Amino acid sequence: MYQKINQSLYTGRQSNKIHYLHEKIKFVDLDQHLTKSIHKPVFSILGYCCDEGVKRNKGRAGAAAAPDMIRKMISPLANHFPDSLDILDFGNIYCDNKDLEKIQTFTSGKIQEITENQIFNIILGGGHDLAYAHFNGLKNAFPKKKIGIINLDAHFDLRAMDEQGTSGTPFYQIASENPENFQYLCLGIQKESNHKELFSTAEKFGVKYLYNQEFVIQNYENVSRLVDALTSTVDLIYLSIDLDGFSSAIAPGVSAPSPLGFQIDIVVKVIEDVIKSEKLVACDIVELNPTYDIDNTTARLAARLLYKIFELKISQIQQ
Ligand SMILES: N=CN[C@@H](CCC(=O)O)C(=O)O
Ligand SMILES: [Mn+2]
Ligand SMILES: [Mn+2]
Repeated sequence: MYQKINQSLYTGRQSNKIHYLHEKIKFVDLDQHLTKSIHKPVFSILGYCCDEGVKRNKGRAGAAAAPDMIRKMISPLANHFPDSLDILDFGNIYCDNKDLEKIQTFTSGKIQEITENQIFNIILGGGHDLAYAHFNGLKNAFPKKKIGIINLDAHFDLRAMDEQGTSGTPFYQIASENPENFQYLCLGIQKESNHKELFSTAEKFGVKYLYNQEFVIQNYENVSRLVDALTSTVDLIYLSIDLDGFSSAIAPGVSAPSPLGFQIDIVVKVIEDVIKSEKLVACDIVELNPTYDIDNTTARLAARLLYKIFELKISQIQQ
């Protein structure tokens, strides 16, 4: 189910001066006891190579290949990160035998372990079923903390779970299992992509949301007010970025593209605000589907967002 990273994914110019991220990133076996490998502040990535949730949700398969494609796009980026900080790649978790529940439980355990080691980790999906695993890992790592969720997405992903979880059910699962502690803000909701019952479910669970046409830079003041309202009432924030919420002109490589999706500028502003709150403990970027990508546009976007988040978090640590 777990594999250490294949180093050949990371290629690019050789500077011998660590000018590029493929020269900076270190590969760590997640099966080793983590604290042995860690001597400095650490940021890391972990791949969730699973599209079983997307398949169960009747979507287009392919997200399992996303983490390695994002790594390829991270690889040649210029390294401006300090030597005093390590960036680790913990490798990939794979979904064997269509057993989504097993991979989610395994992933939660690994997230808990990474988080308890004070590592700031970004998980690369995979389908959005990752969110259920991610939240549970955080909940176990911080049992006494109130964890708020900010999801940038075209979809609520609040589909009722009939028998099995899918990529469309993660926040319903979280809400049902944590009725007293469900703080969920969803930005970029598209009316055309969420049926009426999903809006009723959102209301029932007290979900706060903005439509795609409201999630624009011209409306930044209101966006920022909603983000602040959430961050000020919780202890910690888990940020989930579903690439299918972006305009399909920007992010074509997803299972469910959004011609009227959001733009990059407002997403960057939200990332800045969330990091400024000093409560961001976890982040994932999900739903890339390399099969439908065009010149790796969506994978490159994922890589740049990851870079931006690391950069902002690091400058906060250094202040
Ligand atoms: N994680 C994605 N969830 C969406 C997919 C929509 C679609 O496939 O059209 C959802 O279930 O609503
Ligand atoms: Mn989603
Ligand atoms: Mn979505």
